[in-house]
Parts: sequence; C-alpha cells; structure tokens
Amino acid sequence: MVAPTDRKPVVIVDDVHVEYKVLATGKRATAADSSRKLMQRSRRTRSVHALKGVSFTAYENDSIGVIGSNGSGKSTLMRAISGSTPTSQGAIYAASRPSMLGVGAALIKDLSGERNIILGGLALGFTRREMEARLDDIVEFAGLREFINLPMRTYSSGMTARLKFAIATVQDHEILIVDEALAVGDRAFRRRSEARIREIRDNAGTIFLVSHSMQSIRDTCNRVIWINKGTLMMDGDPAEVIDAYQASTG
Ligand SMILES: Nc1ncnc2c1ncn2[C@@H]1O[C@H](COP(=O)(O)OP(=O)(O)OP(=O)(O)O)[C@@H](O)[C@H]1O
Repeated sequence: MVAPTDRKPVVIVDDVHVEYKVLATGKRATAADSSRKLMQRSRRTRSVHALKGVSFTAYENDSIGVIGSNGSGKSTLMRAISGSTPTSQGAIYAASRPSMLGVGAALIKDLSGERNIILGGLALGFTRREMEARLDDIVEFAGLREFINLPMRTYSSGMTARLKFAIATVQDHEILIVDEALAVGDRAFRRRSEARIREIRDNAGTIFLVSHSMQSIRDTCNRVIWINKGTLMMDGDPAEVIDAYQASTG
C-alpha cells in the first residue's frame, strides 16, 4: 500500500466543532426568527455540541467508511464537509466541491421513473440529450426496467432509493459522500452499488460512506473512521476499527 504521505490530500478536516442551537420548545432557530425574538428566547435555547474537535485528512483514492452509533455525529460531519452545515470552530479544506449523493429534491413523484431520470440529470448539469444517451444504463443499473414508465409514487422506498443512486452516480465525482443510501436496496442492488462506488474511487475519486452495515463498509472501504459522541475515536484499517467499534457496543 502507498504511504498516505505520497498521496494527494483531498479533504482536510481541522479541529472541527459543530454546535446546533435548538430552541427549548424543540423548534430549530431559523433565519426568519428576529434577533430580538431569539434574545428573548435565548434563556430557553439549548445547544447540542454535535462535533467536538474532529481532525483527519482524506487522500485521493481513499474510500472512507464512517461508523458510529446513532446520534454520534456522522451525518453532521458529512454535512459539514459538503458545506451545508457551518462549523462553529475549526475549518475544512477541500480540493474540489464535495457532493452529497442525492438528487431527491429534484424528483417529482407523479412523473414516471424515466422522466425523473432526465429531470435528475438536468439537476446535475447534464443536457437532455446527454441523459437520453445514458437512460438505458441507468434503468439497467437501477433494475427498474418493468417499472420505468410508471409514476415514481408507485415505487417502494427501496426502488426509489435505487433510482436516486443510479441517477446520482451517473457522473464521476471527485469527492462523493454517500450517507446510508445502500441500506435500503436489496442484496443484488447493494452489490452493484458497491461496485460502482469502487469504480468511482478507482477513477481517482474520494468517497465517504456512512453506513450501519459493516459488510458494505468492509467491501468498499480502505479506511474507517469511528465517530463517538462527537469525537474521532479511531481512524485506520477497516478490520481493526470495525472490531474495536463492535467490541465497544457489545
Ligand atoms: N439540525 C439539527 N438541529 C439540532 N440538533 C441536531 C441537528 N442535526 C443533528 N442534531 C443532533 O446532533 C447530534 C448528532 O447527530 P447526527 O445526525 O450527526 O448523528 P448520526 O451519527 O448521523 O446518527 P444516525 O446514525 O442516527 O444517523 C445528535 O445529538 C442530534 O440530535
């Protein structure tokens, strides 16, 4: 294996903290809340310190599994890396813009799978013609040939997730974040998507895979980080980190 120092650093996470401010009513503070209103309520504001000084460097061709129990901060870390959640302390440096796997927001349930593939592709910046050329491959990958002309609302949650994964991975990503997308597919689809993840990684991509499936992590990742209560417990070889995590959870 190549020593990490010989490879190009792609994402540097430097002492990152994320604190969420939560109103004691249970509502999140939004931009629409005036500052005076928030001040009045400040005594009733609670803060959740979701990440407490996480640091690591991801390199080109790394496929990093992110594991940890529920609420440990995995998704928060991924959102911080993608830039959608601000850090309250520390910094993240990325060689190019990390993309979170997901075209969910662009899709319309009443349209057919086929129409949604075109739509999802447009949202990713492809032209209609480019998507038409890729249509067959995407349908094949998603394994939805018989259903592709039916409205998406008739799909099961697993079928919808497969379609989204197939659309989103049509392009190669330099830095791709996959948060639990594999958990919903069946076994055959999981195998195909894991192979696709390896392919993206081999094309000089860097992948973060958040999953509770240790099998998916073992099959696709060359490195694992374990997040526990907002801190980085361990970072290293998948088998070693997974063993330590599993030993801790009993
Ligand atoms: N938008 C938010 N506002 C307030 N608190 C949040 C928000 N998102 C997450 N949290 C809190 O931050 C902590 C970390 O949550 P996060 O979703 O990052 O954990 P996770 O490791 O991804 O969990 P899971 O495995 O259950 O998906 C939790 O205590 C959670 O309640």
